[in-house]
Amino acid sequence: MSVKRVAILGSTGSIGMNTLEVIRAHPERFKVVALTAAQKIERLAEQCAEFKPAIAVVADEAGAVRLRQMLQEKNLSTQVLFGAEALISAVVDSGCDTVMAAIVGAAGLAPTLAAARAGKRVLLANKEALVMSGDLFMQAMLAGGGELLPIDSEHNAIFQCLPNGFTNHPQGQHGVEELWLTASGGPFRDLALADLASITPEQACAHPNWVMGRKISVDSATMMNKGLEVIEAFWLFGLPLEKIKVLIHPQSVVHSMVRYRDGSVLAQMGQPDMRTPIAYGLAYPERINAGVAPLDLTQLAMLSFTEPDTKQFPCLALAFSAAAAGGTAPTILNAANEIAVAAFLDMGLPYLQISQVVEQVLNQIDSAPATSIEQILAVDTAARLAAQNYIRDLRH
Ligand SMILES: NC(=O)C1=CN([C@@H]2O[C@H](COP(=O)(O)OP(=O)(O)OC[C@H]3O[C@@H](n4cnc5c(N)ncnc54)[C@H](OP(=O)(O)O)[C@@H]3O)[C@@H](O)[C@H]2O)C=CC1
Ligand SMILES: CC(=O)[C@@H](O)[C@H](O)COP(=O)(O)O
Ligand SMILES: [Mn+2]
Repeated sequence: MSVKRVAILGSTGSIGMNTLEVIRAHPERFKVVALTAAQKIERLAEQCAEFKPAIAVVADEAGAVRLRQMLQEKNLSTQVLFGAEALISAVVDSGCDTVMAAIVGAAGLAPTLAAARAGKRVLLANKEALVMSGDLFMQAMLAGGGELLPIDSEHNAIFQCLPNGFTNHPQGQHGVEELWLTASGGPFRDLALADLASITPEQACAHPNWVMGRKISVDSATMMNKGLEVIEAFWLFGLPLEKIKVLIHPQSVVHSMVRYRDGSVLAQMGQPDMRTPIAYGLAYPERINAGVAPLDLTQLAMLSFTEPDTKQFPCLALAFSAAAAGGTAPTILNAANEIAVAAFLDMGLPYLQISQVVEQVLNQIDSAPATSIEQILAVDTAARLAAQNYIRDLRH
């Protein structure tokens, strides 16, 4: 068994720490060669002390100075770099063969793309990168000759329910009729929109089943997360949009399903614990112990499935329409959502205005065919600016 050399983009976050937990249990299989963070320097220093990567990356020079000092005190020889370009070094200069892409948001696009181009095994948690750049990212993956394994729990479930290697095949191959993405419905599943006017960030981040970072937790509450996941599934699995369905499944035990032509429906089930898809991606095609408790079906009262009401979840409706519009519309959707969620979390933007911001920006900026990464990044910047301006106007 050869040891896999792993770079973790976003090692201080929820996915990053779960990845390190799986790796910690299998030192004979995995060697961490690069770790990256933005603000959590102490946590990164502890991770460096334990896993001794060749490279550690932080967001800015001040963070790098602090980290270097901490590592010096521990007599560690990890090279400390900073900034957006250094994230690419963590992928291309660390000698890794596997990259866990777990930076949240658009900041993850450039290093994840670098991993795709360099032919790495890409463990894709960062859905925003694929939503922003869909076709171009998949083309980069293909050209690089690496391997793309979905880590997002629904996509990992679908991957497990499809014949080996089925990603982005033409419609109808292997008898696949539909993909069913399950959604918990988030903390406000049973509330009407009118009841959500004074929702706080703490309430929105209190996901009923999963422990995750703040941005994705808010996306789960608005169901923008599921909208992003529909677009993610479209690019990963190559089925037409109308064959990708969403089902509210409050128990989060069935992580998604594939319906086949012959009447079979294959589901992947498990505890709501990201260590399962992470371990699957790290060891693929082998199966290793993820440290997750076995699922006891006798302890489950029931499993239920219903269709979502898009009036109750306007962000889901906006994502469906951006997905249908195609081109740069998902880039615009994602950028506006990132700005709106950050404003909700940190600047007091009312919860119900998250969808208003996204709708306004989608109406304001025309979508166009996506032609290059440079164009995608320019559209992302323009949509962020439009969202910021709209939020500023709302506040005055
Ligand atoms: N959490 C989950 O269970 C799931 C997450 N995902 C996806 O995985 C990704 C990560 O999610 P999650 O782990 O929850 O997020 P977290 O917020 O917990 O972690 C985000 C990580 O990204 C780093 N980071 C944030 N901003 C930047 C930046 N501008 N430049 C470089 N690094 C940055 C953070 O550094 P620091 O902490 O040091 O500031 C942290 O390491 C998201 O795209 C999410 O949608 C998908 C499915 C499930
Ligand atoms: C764990 C994971 O993959 C998240 O994306 C999760 O799906 C969020 O839960 P929701 O189904 O509430 O969006
Ligand atoms: Mn998911």
